[in-house]
Amino acid sequence: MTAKIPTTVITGFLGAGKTTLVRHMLAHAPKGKRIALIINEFGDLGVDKDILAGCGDETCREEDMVELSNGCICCTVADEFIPTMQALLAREEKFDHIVIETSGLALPQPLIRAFNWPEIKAQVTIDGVVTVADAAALSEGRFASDEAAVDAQRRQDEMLDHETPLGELFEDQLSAADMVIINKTDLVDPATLEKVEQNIRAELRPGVGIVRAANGHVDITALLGMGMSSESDIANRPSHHELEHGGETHEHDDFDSFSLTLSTIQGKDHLLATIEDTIKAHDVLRLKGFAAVPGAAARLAIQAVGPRVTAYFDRPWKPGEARVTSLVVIGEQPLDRAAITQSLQAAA
Ligand SMILES: Nc1nc2c(ncn2[C@@H]2O[C@H](COP(=O)(O)OP(=O)(O)OP(=O)(O)O)[C@@H](O)[C@H]2O)c(=O)[nH]1
Repeated sequence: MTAKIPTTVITGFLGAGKTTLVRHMLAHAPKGKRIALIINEFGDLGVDKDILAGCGDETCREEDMVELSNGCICCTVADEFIPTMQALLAREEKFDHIVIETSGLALPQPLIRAFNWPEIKAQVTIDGVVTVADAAALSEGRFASDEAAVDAQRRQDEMLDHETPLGELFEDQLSAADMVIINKTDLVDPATLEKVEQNIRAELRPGVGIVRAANGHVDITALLGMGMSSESDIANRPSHHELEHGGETHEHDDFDSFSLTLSTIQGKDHLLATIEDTIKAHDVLRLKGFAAVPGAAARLAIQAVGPRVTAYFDRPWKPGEARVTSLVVIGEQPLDRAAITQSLQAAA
């Protein structure tokens, strides 16, 4: 019997730094190791795959990246994930490792369970589930699960009378973890970081490792080769949503996403200011995409996590490529698509 292919599942909330971590992993993977990458995005634009394919590293081979953008991986396990895995496994050239980046909205448990399907179990095992947490967001009280933090949040927000679905989702991602990476440590001071770590620790199964990182810079040898066989241990990784829905497929009722394209924009600064205003006015959780800045030979990659908007030119436009601005917007339901679209169109 041939050895099973180890698979690392990367989960973590919207904008926590999963793609950044994957990019670091690919850049630092041992030479000659062939890694397949399955990327699941919420929204239909393929931004993460594009960012990774634009990285220029030898390990970021476009043909080894598979994108699952038809909804969330945990809801499309049977229709999409299993066939995708089967197609990967049937390839002539064999992979040494598989990395799956789930969408920030995915519940990890159904995906982990899928590794017990006979077709998959025979050939693949989960090496480890890695959950990326955003130290900055957590320190601001978003998705904190301890009572004091929820109480503090309640006092600030009169509309909040129960734990938000986002908090539960985050707890599910923590309860599934074999390792947690507390990312964005550059954005918080040491005392705050300590508190964030304590809060996270309270949600974890005993023995789960915590690693602090900035920009996903972690020792790759600690990440690959954990040997956890997480699929054999699913009972110890409870999920709020699965418990509430009696194990039935959960619907992503709580979130919404859409994309829009602008054929022209006035300029970079104006666009970024427009995005910032739109996010603040409409409670957008996450916005990402690429912009065609007038006169620029490269496309502008845009990333917004909550109110923080960043942008950088990631690669030159390709000959014949449509130079348009395409953005994906993600937020809690109900997302006022018309108003958000109108607001972003002010950049045109
Ligand atoms: N300051 C700081 N920014 C970071 C760090 N890690 C990632 N970022 C930035 O945070 C933004 C989101 O990072 P991504 O890696 O795209 O996050 P993600 O988890 O893949 O996001 P989704 O795909 O939307 O779920 C980007 O602008 C990153 O450059 C970090 O450690 N520090």
